Amino acid sequence: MTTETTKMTARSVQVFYGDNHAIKDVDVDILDNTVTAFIGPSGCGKSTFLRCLNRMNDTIDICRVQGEILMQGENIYDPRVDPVQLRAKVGMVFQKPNPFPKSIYDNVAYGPKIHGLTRSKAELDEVVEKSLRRAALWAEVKDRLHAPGTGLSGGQQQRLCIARAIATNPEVLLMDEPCSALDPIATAQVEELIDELRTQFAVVIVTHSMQQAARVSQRTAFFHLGNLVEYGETGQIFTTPRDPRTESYITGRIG
Ligand SMILES: Nc1ncnc2c1ncn2[C@@H]1O[C@H](COP(=O)(O)OP(=O)(O)OP(=O)(O)O)[C@@H](O)[C@H]1O
Repeated sequence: MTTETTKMTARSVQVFYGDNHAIKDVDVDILDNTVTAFIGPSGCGKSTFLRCLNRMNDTIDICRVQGEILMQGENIYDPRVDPVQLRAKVGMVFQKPNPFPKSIYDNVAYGPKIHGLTRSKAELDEVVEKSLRRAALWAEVKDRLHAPGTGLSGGQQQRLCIARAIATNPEVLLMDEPCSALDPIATAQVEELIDELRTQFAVVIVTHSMQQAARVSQRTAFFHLGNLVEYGETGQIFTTPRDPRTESYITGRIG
């Protein structure tokens, strides 16, 4: 299943918040059909770097990004790239489930509608159903598609947000601690879903939980003080880390 095709290539990425140098010269390749986990102690820059991948940092006034992030040969920071179009190709799921105050159907239909991806109501219905199925939510909501998304349980809301993110058929799905607001059962469901999603997308997940990184990812990147210290196969990072800082973190001595 793993094709090892590179979906995104980051080179010499630096991020500054005013004078705070939050990401220092990071190079990373994001592979297709792979879950890549970003781990590291609080404040090391995991979320900042994740947000570079779909230009979510553009929304933070004091934030400056330097370097190159290539997707399909194009630098996503090129002035000709429309960040709204980019975010349809690089979808994002946040820590706290954040469905729109709309129906379940409209939450999922929103992206395809604004990007003009469907030509008829029947086609839109199909995209909504397919996205909800891929997000492992269809069976639970098919009889109440017009009920508010906010009426679902936390775990269902997070799967709805995943359905919304994949409805535009992205290349890459970014997840910023997607299970941190969920109970263990909902977490297990979302983790199972993440494994399923990688058959179709490149998935990048920020997690505080090393157990979660070990369970769901095939690649792991360890960040420390804004540096990407080590990046490699998850098994190798957790069993034979090459850098002493990685070893200290995974054995619980730092972080
Ligand atoms: N919106 C922001 N404005 C100013 N500084 C920020 C902002 N977001 C992050 N930072 C700073 O950038 C650095 C990296 O933070 P970031 O949130 O990316 O780390 P993190 O590894 O994701 O941390 P955590 O695990 O606690 O979420 C920190 O010094 C933080 O204070």
